Amino acid sequence: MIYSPIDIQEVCLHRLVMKLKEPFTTSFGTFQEREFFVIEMVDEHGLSGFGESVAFASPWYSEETVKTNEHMMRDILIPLLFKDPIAHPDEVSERFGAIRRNNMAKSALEGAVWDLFAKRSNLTLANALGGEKKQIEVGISIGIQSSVKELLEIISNHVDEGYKRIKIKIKPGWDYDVLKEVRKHFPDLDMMADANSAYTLKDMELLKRLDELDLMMIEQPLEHDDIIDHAKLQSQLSTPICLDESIHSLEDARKAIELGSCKIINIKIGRVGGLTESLKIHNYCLEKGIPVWCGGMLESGIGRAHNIALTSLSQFVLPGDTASSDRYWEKDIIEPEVIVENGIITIPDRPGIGYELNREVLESYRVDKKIVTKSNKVSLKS
Ligand SMILES: O=C(O)CCC(=O)c1ccccc1C(=O)O
Ligand SMILES: [Mg+2]
Repeated sequence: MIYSPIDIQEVCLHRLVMKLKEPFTTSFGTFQEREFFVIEMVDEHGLSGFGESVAFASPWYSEETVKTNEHMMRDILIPLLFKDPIAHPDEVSERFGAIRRNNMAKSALEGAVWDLFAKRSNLTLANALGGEKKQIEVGISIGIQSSVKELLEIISNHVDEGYKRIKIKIKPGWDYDVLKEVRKHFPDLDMMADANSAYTLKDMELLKRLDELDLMMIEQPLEHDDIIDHAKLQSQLSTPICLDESIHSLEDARKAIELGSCKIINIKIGRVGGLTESLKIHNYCLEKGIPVWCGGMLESGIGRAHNIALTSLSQFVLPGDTASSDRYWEKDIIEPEVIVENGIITIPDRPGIGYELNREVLESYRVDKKIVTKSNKVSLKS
């Protein structure tokens, strides 16, 4: 057990490119591969903590990219971490407070600090966050397919695997008729739709028809930065709206809930700037009786491990998008890989994120490595 503040010595940015087993299509584009950073943060005892930056190569989902993340981390955020030792990970978001947005860059570093903190405290990351579940239920997100027949086959396979709910990506032209067909084949399926901002209030009639299909929720139907039109839409729909892209902070969550823009919130650690902010949103939603679930960003095992730890908190009452490692990857970079059995992940009981980095596999995907050291920074200054 180490009680002294964390004195970060070095941060290594491993840039990886991992090919997806199959392309993943959303209303905003198709992913063939995943480019991202694994953050390795080394403390004064030589212990390593790990984080993952979830920004994509292109600014489709949000304005951040792999390159903006690299700039923000190297030139702005890491120097702030080197300034003084860190007694608790909550201090990281305070230290980053003067920097506007860039939530995914902030979150990647903060995640590594949380992992280090948990390891030094000899706690699982889940316990360090206050989570008490031993197991979590998960669902799976299915991209837009080229035919309904293919979609039905894919759903059927994932239902057989035991996933607790199926999320279907929709866009104009791939929505009501497709979902209706799915409902016909799977009358009792816990299913939901994610539009990734593909609609506007002009589509009100179509969106209202989705009420017939007994969806658990519809995720982010309208603009990525909207909470006003979503409130108008929610007042017309019986299906709960879940916000994803529109929520970047506790304040956003508060406003959306007060306005009636949504009845459910998808928490993505990267989108809201880290685990500390995720906890704040979680606690607020618990108080307000708003169900939350943990979203996904096509993460490698490191990001999955963080999602799993967060989902151990009590208000994560709906299955999230943290599917097994082999849902996207031929070989994941952690050991053991994330395994989903009958829709359930058992939270690892080792300290920190609870999974080991597989360095051999990491290196096989690595296209660049940048090390930022505390002493370097000092020597540059002198
Ligand atoms: O399986 C996952 O990691 C989540 C897949 C997913 O739905 C998604 C993937 C990429 C970008 C945005 C989203 C989303 O939740 O909107
Ligand atoms: Mg979404």
